Amino acid sequence: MGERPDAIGDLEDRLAALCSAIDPPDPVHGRLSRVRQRTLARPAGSLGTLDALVHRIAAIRRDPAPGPLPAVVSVLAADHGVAARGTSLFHPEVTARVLTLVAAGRAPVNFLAERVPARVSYADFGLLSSVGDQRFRIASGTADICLQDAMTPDQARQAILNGCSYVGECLADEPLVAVGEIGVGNTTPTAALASRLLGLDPSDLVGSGSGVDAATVERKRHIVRDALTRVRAVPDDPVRLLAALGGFEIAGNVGVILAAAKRRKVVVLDGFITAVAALVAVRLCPAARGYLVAAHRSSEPGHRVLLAALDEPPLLSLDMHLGMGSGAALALGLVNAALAAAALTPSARSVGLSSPRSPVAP
Ligand SMILES: Cc1cc2ncn([C@H]3O[C@H](COP(=O)(O)O)[C@@H](O)[C@H]3O)c2cc1C
Ligand SMILES: O=C(O)c1cccnc1
Repeated sequence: MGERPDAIGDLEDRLAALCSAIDPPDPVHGRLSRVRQRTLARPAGSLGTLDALVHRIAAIRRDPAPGPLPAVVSVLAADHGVAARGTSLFHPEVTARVLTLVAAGRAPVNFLAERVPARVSYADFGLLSSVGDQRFRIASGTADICLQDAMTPDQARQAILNGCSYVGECLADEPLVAVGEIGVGNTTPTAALASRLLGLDPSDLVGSGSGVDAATVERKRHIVRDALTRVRAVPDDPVRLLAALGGFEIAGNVGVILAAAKRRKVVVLDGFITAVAALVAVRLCPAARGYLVAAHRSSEPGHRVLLAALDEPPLLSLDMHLGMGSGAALALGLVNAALAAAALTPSARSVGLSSPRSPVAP
């Protein structure tokens, strides 16, 4: 059933209610998964990092052997005022065109998801020219973060709550959710927001994004510094900073992450832009952290920094920098393969394997 957080209370109360409804994953089920694995017809832990992931998912799902999970790739889209400064390889109107391609099932993410298989869901959270369903849209792009706040704090809260409604209305059926985004220019606000949230120099967080040249990267650094100078007096509050420096798809993904955690879904993060949404979500609700899985480390330098801050090692490192949920879509296959091997491998006893030899004393 859909959640309509706009039905009761004010925005702040509704956001607080969402956060307080999130419980951390249950470690008992993680331990049960570990114990169960020792009985299987393979050495315990032999799938390495994937086995550790399986135990985490057992704790998330409150199920010692969840098996492969129905999966969906979500792509939220919005435009960014700062992109008018030429910070991206493409013009802002390209965002809507790329989302239209996703809607038509012909974008790279659709083909990656098809192989998993996973369904693809998408929503316009604030494009300059609207695409498809308008239920979750906040406005026609954000303001230029060098000149003014990207959005008001209430718009940021509304975008988070719309992300929550979107989970209820469009992602309710799948327990495995890949979180993606499209927004021409969005690596610039992401670098600014990450820099301010982590108290780090922006130089290490600005990269070539969609593939801009070295001169444009240098210009992006100046733009991020200007934006950070402008917001000096904004307090260290995640929602205020999200409003000052973020984007509608970033705020929407904060809501997607929180609502997915509330529903005990596995949240597979894509790249740099979804990682900053995860950092905001965790600052708002530390219990949400246990639901996050980092699909990959993109080639954007700030992504490494954000993953370290989230303490979430990536499953893959393929120098990808495509965004639109593509890295997360790719990782879903890996996650479900690991869950299948964990749940479906027979027990050692049932196939006549003796228990492992005790280690031989040296
Ligand atoms: C055609 C096109 C399709 C994309 N799909 C995802 N991104 C990725 O690149 C954008 C961020 O990089 P920047 O800050 O340099 O614009 C986001 O839309 C992201 O999802 C794309 C970028 C482009 C140009
Ligand atoms: O890290 C990402 O997801 C990324 C990097 C570059 C461009 N778009 C997205």
